[in-house]
Amino acid sequence: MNAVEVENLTKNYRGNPRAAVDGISFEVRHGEVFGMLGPNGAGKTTTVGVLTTRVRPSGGRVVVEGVDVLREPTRARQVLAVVPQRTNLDRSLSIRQVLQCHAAYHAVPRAERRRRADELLERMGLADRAGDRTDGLSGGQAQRVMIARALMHEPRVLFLDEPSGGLDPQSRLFVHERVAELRERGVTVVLTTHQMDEAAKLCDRVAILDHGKVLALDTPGALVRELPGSNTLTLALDSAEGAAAAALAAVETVERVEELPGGRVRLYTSHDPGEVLPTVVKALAGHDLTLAGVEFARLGLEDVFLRLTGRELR
Ligand SMILES: Nc1ncnc2c1ncn2[C@@H]1O[C@H](COP(=O)(O)OP(=O)(O)OP(=O)(O)O)[C@@H](O)[C@H]1O
Repeated sequence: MNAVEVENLTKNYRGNPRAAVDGISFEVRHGEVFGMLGPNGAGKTTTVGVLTTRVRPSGGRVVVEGVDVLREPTRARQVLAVVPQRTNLDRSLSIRQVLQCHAAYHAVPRAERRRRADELLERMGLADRAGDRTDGLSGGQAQRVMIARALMHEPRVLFLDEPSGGLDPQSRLFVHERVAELRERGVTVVLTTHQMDEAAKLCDRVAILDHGKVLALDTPGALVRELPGSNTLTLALDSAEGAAAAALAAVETVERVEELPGGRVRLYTSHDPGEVLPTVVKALAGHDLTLAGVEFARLGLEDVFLRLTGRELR
């Protein structure tokens, strides 16, 4: 059994002829950090909404920790938790009260509520603010309170919607460390994000969604490796000469040549760039230019994302 199983999930909103989610299937394994990436309107929020009992699907089946979410939403809410993108804390309560009320709702006994609140306040760097009301918190602090609240009933799957949207680098790093810690503790984490570096850093596997469909699903490394020409060599040439680009394009191991400003040329290759370089140097011989520098790089998840979903604004 997986932590999350989604089978042929479909959602059509009334008045919207296009399916928000169009028959998707995927699994999230126990204990992994799973990322859902996609442009605005791709269907991520709707999918997470169904998984967390907040959106009624038009068709399909979703199971979280063995619980059929549509048939047993109350049981499902015991095994999962959601941290929304926007703050939804009760402004009249203190931080400690927020945590304890949430645990009381989930029928956690009183002494255990107190113990868990103390532990989570400490872990989330909120111990000295426990008595403060939530209406005066910064975005980063509110986010930490929402994560602590979500963990009060010890969910086995945690859904994080844009966990570091709008946070400063320190808060972002803090959230990343807590996600890594949850993974160590065996909690399954499903996160949606627009930040490719975050996904590449935190996620064991990612699904890239667009127009309600899963376009790709794999580890970030594998997705990048599958991209044709995923290694680049950027050559600094001391004089720009179109003929050089033509000569370089003829090199068998070079898949694409891109001319950049300032006499630089970028070569894309699926081969080891160290092996490609001697052939490149050879191809340049006979042209009236010298190679002033070479930079090796590897394409990233963002390149995979743009290749799959296009460059147009949504
Ligand atoms: N309540 C609703 N009524 C009608 N259409 C909706 C509703 N909610 C979402 N949609 C539509 O469903 C599609 C998927 O939206 P969804 O919010 O799931 O995408 P998303 O990937 O989460 O986008 P974002 O990154 O902007 O949060 C979009 O075309 C959106 O306009």
